[in-house]
Amino acid sequence: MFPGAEEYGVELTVDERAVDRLLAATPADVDPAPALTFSRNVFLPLTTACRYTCTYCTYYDVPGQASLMSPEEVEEMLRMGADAGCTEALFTFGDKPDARYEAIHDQLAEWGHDSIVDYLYEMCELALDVGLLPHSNPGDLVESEFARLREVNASMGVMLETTADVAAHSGGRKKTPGQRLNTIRAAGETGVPFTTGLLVGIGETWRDRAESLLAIRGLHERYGHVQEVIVQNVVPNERSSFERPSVETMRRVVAMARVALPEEVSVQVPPNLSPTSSLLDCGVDDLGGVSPVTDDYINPDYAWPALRELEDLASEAGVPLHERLPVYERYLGEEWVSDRVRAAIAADTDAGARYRACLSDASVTRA
Ligand SMILES: O=c1nc2n(C[C@H](O)[C@H](O)[C@H](O)CO)c3cc(O)ccc3cc-2c(=O)[nH]1
Ligand SMILES: C[C@H]1O[C@@H](n2cnc3c(N)ncnc32)[C@H](O)[C@@H]1O
Ligand code: MET
Ligand code: SF4
Repeated sequence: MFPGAEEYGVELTVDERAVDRLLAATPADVDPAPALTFSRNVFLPLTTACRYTCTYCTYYDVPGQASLMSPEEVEEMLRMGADAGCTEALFTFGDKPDARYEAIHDQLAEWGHDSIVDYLYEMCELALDVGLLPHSNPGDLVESEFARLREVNASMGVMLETTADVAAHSGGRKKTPGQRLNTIRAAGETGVPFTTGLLVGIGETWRDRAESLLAIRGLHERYGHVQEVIVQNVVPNERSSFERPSVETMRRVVAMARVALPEEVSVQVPPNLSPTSSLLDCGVDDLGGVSPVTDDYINPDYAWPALRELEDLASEAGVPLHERLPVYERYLGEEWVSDRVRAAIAADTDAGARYRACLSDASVTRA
């Protein structure tokens, strides 16, 4: 059992033989992917205030400096994204900031919202109106929150990070493996196409990496909702002294992920943080959301590569590069995506045409 898992009722037992199999996996065991995909997004950091204090993170604010993006600021960025041909509005921000900061709570109340999730819902509606498909990664949520947000999101996500109880997750309120697993479970229970992943190099062991991947596989086997798994290396910053994992380490974790996960689940590495070209033969098939207009606000020192560089990566690997939507095509049926989001994709509008241009078979949603 993982730390805290019992408390949340996520019953996942560790299969020792499966762990051993994964620990033996190497890049030689996997076939390179036949194609690479990416999505074009605009990044909306609604707030840098956060109830947690992960020591690897430079994103969260020190107390007293916390603020919220206003609806006007959000709308301006959304329009910029839609004008630049993006399809995805990526909402990523501090976890439940209103639970820790009165100033955030009061600002939300002034704008007519009883929680950050309520504000997020309205900003997702705005994104759909402007012509972008929301993918929200707001941190730990419970089932009722997913049930509501799925109406206005094409897909959602939260990084598992690790199933290990690492010192990097510190503070009065902190990420726990049990709560992360419960978040991924709740997304499955409510039928939300989901992105999760590992953060590599935060104090976890090789065995922890194998167990983390098996936990994700276990939840996917139960619900079928995991569309992709991100294998992200920690990047050092002024707040902490984590060492960047070596290329060899990343190659082995990516291969492990490919061996651990069923074929339909994509393995993603972020091209601005990883030695991507050295990972492509280890089973990577997705480069994630890449923004032509906004910074990576979580790791602002690492600029997004231009589309041209993604094309170079793909041609170096000898495979085609395809632009995809934030929701993978196999989830476009009504059991996964709300009528409202499906209608946006099928609509006879500029945005609808932009979305459908990313589908391999445009008739899927027109029918
Ligand atoms: O630009 C980023 N995108 C991140 N993404 C976005 C991702 O690249 C795309 O939005 C998805 O592939 C959906 O298209 C995340 C999405 C999640 O659901 C969970 C975690 C992440 C982490 C990052 C990240 O650190 N930087
Ligand atoms: C959105 C995701 O960003 C990741 N994240 C947070 N801080 C860092 C860092 N220093 N390096 C790499 N990834 C980081 C976490 O995995 C989080 O879930
Ligand atoms: C900025 S980190 C991404 C969203 C959330 N705070 C999490 O850690 O899951
Ligand atoms: S990684 Fe996310 S949860 Fe952790 S401190 Fe940063 S913003 Fe908060």
